[in-house]
Amino acid sequence: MQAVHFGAGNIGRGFIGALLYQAGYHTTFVDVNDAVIRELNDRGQYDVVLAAEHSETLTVKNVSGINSVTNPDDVVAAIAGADVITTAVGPNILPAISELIAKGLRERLETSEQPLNIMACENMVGGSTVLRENVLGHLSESDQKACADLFGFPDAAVDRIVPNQTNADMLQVSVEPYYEWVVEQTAIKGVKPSIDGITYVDDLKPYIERKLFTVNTGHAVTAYIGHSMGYATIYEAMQDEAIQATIEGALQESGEALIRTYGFDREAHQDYIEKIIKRFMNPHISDEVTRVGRGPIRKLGPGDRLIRPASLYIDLTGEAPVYLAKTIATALSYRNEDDEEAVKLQEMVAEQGYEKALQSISGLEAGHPLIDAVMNEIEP
Ligand SMILES: NC(=O)C1=CN([C@@H]2O[C@H](COP(=O)(O)OP(=O)(O)OC[C@H]3O[C@@H](n4cnc5c(N)ncnc54)[C@H](O)[C@@H]3O)[C@@H](O)[C@H]2O)C=CC1
Ligand SMILES: O=P(O)(O)OC[C@H]1O[C@](O)(CO)[C@@H](O)[C@@H]1O
Repeated sequence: MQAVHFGAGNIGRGFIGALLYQAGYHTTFVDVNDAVIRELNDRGQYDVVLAAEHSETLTVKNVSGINSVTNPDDVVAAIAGADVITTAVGPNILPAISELIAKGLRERLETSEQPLNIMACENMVGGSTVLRENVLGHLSESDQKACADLFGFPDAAVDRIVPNQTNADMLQVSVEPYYEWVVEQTAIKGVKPSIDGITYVDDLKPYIERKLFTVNTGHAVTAYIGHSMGYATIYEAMQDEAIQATIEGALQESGEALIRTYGFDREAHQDYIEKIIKRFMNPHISDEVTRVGRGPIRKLGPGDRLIRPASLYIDLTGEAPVYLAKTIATALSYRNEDDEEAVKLQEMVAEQGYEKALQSISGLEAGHPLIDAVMNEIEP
């Protein structure tokens, strides 16, 4: 069985690639990083190390790579013959890979009648749906119709902390032992890919929002508040009791919004929160706050981990969140010269002021109670 995976980075190699191998697939990684692609082709395998007290190593075999910049035709051929396609490139990159995927699917229409599923494994709500819209935009009306019949784009939620890392072996990747991969089965075309570790569900929304507004919200709190207090890693920031209290407070607020929206059991949700906080404290992982805080404009977007739970909290309780507002205020001041979005954010703040910058990034209208709560944190 053949898998084509876009993005041979941390999640690509450390999570999706590992599960595809264990499910019996040969995985062709597609990436723009030539050094990684060469190494994958030279060695045909790499190691995934579990970051735990008793660490274990899984050697992922049956892998190869294609550089999509220098060999786009090979990517098209690989898609034409694939049994499943996955991506982990980052939400902002999905539009950039959509044209090549469209070409591959068009080629496939000429040579096969086999259904195919394309799963975007990104930290966002509706990632595969966004990819699908972008792919269809590159196809003629008749190809769009044929593609809609044969090709599924089931949305997915993926959860595994894989920090940035520099290892002597450039392909080796160290990952936390925990993982969760949930896929919306109602959008599958043909037979569901049989991959141990995937949980198929009918409605993904509660799963992706629970994950994004707990794991990623809590991580964003740690990253932005931790960075503002001078901590370099999530582990260091998590030792600070004031930060722990802010995370706990923010996750109670997002938890309230989630419980009231989806009817999650209160006790079970509290257990989920506690498990996640323990994961952030894993001493075997060194995760930079700048990785977790990367892309602050995306992270302050309307549907993302800070604005959406905070505005849901207001809608459902009638009160303004305290801890989420504090985190949004801190995120607005996030400075990192190596992060394009952080630079752009500070330019926006300098030109428009905090309030207008927040409005335009978050999509909240002027006078929204969340804007007031955040501004109250910035200028009490
Ligand atoms: N690292 C983590 O702990 C987690 C990450 N995610 C999500 O997974 C996705 C990937 O994240 P990471 O693996 O951490 O990032 P990463 O930066 O390690 O990997 C992204 C890979 O995509 C490649 N890429 C960039 N442009 C490309 C293009 N046009 N075509 C093909 N490949 C391209 C990069 O060269 C890189 O190898 C993101 O959406 C992230 O939110 C989700 C859960 C956990
Ligand atoms: O990958 P993003 O969306 O930039 O955000 C980083 C977040 O994603 C994760 O990598 C995995 O869920 C977390 O470690 C962190 O909360």
